[in-house]
Amino acid sequence: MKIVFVGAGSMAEAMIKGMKNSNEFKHTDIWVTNRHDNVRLNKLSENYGVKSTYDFPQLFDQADIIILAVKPKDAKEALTSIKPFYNEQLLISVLAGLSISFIEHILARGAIARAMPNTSAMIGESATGLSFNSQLSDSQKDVARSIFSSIGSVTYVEESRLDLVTGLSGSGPAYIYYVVEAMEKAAADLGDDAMPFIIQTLKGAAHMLETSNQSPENLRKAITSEGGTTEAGIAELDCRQVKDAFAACIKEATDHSERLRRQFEQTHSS
Ligand SMILES: NC(=O)C1=CN([C@@H]2O[C@H](COP(=O)(O)OP(=O)(O)OC[C@H]3O[C@@H](n4cnc5c(N)ncnc54)[C@H](O)[C@@H]3O)[C@@H](O)[C@H]2O)C=CC1
Ligand SMILES: O=C(O)[C@@H]1CCC=N1
Repeated sequence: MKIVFVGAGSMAEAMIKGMKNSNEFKHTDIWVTNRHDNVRLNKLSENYGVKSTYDFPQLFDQADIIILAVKPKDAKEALTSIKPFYNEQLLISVLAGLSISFIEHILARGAIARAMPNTSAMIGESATGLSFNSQLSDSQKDVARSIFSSIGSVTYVEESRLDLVTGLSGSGPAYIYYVVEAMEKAAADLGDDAMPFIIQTLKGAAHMLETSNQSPENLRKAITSEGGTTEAGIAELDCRQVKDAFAACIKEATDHSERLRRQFEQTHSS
């Protein structure tokens, strides 16, 4: 099955690495192109054994799946360059803020899926939201699911929910890294010893959330002794309205995904 990535940046690399490591896809079936950075393409070929070219007839010849992984600002140009070679095969876009209807508008036909993965795809731990238009066959839906299940979890969502998935889990790893940066800074006195404590604490908490059948609230309460250290620490978070800050963060990222789509569609509607 020939899979072509149009766009060879962070997200394409995370997916390629995850797909290769899953052993569900042959690296020799994966092709990749970008705008004009041959050094980058050679590096991806060396690291993951994928094929690369700027020769579009060769790139799209017998392609079963096209994965669009460019920045939204480059989407119209990329889709326009794909169009002459597009043969109604499955096209999967991973772009934030680019609707299926816009892609349909440019390509005028075809089976279009939209996915919102995250960069933890690189280690097979993405949380991906996936939507389809009405043109996908059952086998195309299965193959789209299998691409994203090879790089983590995949959940079908209505396209209208993808802005929220983008604000929650597409951007989500960055929020966690932000919290880790803050924890590391706060524990600077531990020097190089701080990070192993933080990483194992995150891993343990994530594993407890996944396996314990307990709500996060109950898990938190189980740590919080009356008059104890956790109570004292959480009181500082409450006092600084950290829960409200997270709610605002996710709402703003979600709203921004929607804004990007509207701006994009206004700019490129002709
Ligand atoms: N980085 C992330 O954490 C996530 C990114 N995304 C989405 O993935 C998309 C790509 O993001 P990144 O990989 O971070 O961007 P990036 O900037 O690292 O890579 C973009 C790639 O597109 C290529 N490109 C630009 N114009 C092109 C054209 N006309 N034809 C072919 N290739 C072209 C560039 O050369 C580059 O290889 C974005 O739309 C973003 O919304 C989705 C989920 C998470
Ligand atoms: O920041 C962004 O726009 C992209 C989409 C989700 C993660 N990164």
